[in-house]
Amino acid sequence: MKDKSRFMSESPPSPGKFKMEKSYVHSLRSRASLGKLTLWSLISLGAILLVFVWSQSPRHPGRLDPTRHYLTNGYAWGGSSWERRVRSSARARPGVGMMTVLVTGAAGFIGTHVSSALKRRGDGVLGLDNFNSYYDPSLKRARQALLERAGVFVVEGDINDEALLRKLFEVVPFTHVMHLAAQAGVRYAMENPGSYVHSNIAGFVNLLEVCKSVSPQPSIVWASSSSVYGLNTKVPFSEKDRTDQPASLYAATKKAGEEIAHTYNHIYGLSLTGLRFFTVYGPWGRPDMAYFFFTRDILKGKAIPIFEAANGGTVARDFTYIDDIVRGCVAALDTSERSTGSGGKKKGPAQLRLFNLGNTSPVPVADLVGILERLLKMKANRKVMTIPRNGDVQFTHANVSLAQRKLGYQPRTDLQTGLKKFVWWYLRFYASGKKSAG
Ligand SMILES: O=C(O)[C@H]1O[C@H](OP(=O)(O)OP(=O)(O)OC[C@H]2O[C@@H](n3ccc(=O)[nH]c3=O)[C@H](O)[C@@H]2O)[C@H](O)[C@@H](O)[C@H]1O
Repeated sequence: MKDKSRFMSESPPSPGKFKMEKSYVHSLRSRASLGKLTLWSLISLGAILLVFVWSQSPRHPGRLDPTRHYLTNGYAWGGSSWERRVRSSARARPGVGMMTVLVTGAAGFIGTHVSSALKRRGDGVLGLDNFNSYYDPSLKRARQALLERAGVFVVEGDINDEALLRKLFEVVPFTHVMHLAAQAGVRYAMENPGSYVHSNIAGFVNLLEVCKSVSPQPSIVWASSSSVYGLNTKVPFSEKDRTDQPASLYAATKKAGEEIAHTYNHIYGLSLTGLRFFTVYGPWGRPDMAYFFFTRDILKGKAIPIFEAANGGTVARDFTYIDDIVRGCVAALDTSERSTGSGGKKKGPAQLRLFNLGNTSPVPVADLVGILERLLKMKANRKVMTIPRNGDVQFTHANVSLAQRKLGYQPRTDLQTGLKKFVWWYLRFYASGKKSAG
């Protein structure tokens, strides 16, 4: 039995040996060609799959869906399933939600927090963001994922894309726009001035053009900045103080935004509320801001440049915690009155407001570093230097009494408490080692 089985499996019997060998060789050949055939089939199947996946990609210009728009930078929007997502995200929870809000800059720091807060309480929210690479877009993608889990769809597109904005208003009659998309950062304005004009002026005007022409017109709340106080030395800064001495192009574009808002309110009856944010910080923050990259660099043992005024004076900021800012934004939306125009024509006077949203207690930058050292349990490698001529101002300090009266705004978080929450988030977010803070 043993021999027979060996024979059957390994060598042909001696009688009829030739015949047996031929069929054995034949069987080997057919096995080989079957193998080749399988291999080629797999290769062909793989190629077909690749072509299919590529053709379905939004970046593939030849995809045959005439209702979708393909832009050179790779965005795609439109089509029935896209519209369904837009509608569903913007639907307020029945019986609870009051507003249908388009949040521009939704994958940004403040945009993410405001979008989540609105969605949580039942309002309909649709995000819009161009995911530009001013800072690490993977952080924006992580915020987008957070929003997706909360039920907020973030449309990928630019506020300068008029056709997209019109489409969004055609699909959803937004009652409110929370306009937070902007080119942020004071110092970067010297490197890339055009990006500030593009987003903060051209983009804002494009948005207002669309808002003024739709019916019903939405009410708009938008992000101005503490930087509009510029070289103003009267403290604390009040909304009544002069704002005609911007120290940076960033500040100048935000100030221009305030004047542009006035014009659209005056001519078209758009309800507009500008919020002057004071150095907002917290979890999911912006890596270009000092508290964020100081944390990263303290952990890396890198030098921390701490600015001081030319006369050795203290440089300080009215650092404001994100949760306080979110409450201010939501209150601004809740108290905003309806726009009065329709079809591009004003029907009566409309609301026009400006508010400081700050913390009301400035902290020297050196003290910020001290708090971070304690929280991180590491000494910073401090390099004190004279503030470069890069648009930074020496001091900010908000008077928030107007926001207190009209919005019920009351900042609750001191810098120590807020930074503790930021550091906790930072260490967890970057803990895996897979993500890098740059
Ligand atoms: O309120 C605003 O409207 C703006 O706030 C924020 O600007 P700033 O207040 O300038 O914040 P941020 O850069 O974090 O510098 C903080 C402090 O660190 C000092 N600073 C900065 C860098 C450095 O290397 N060293 C240093 O001492 C620096 O001199 C400053 O005193 C937003 O970025 C901006 O988009 C806008 O929203």
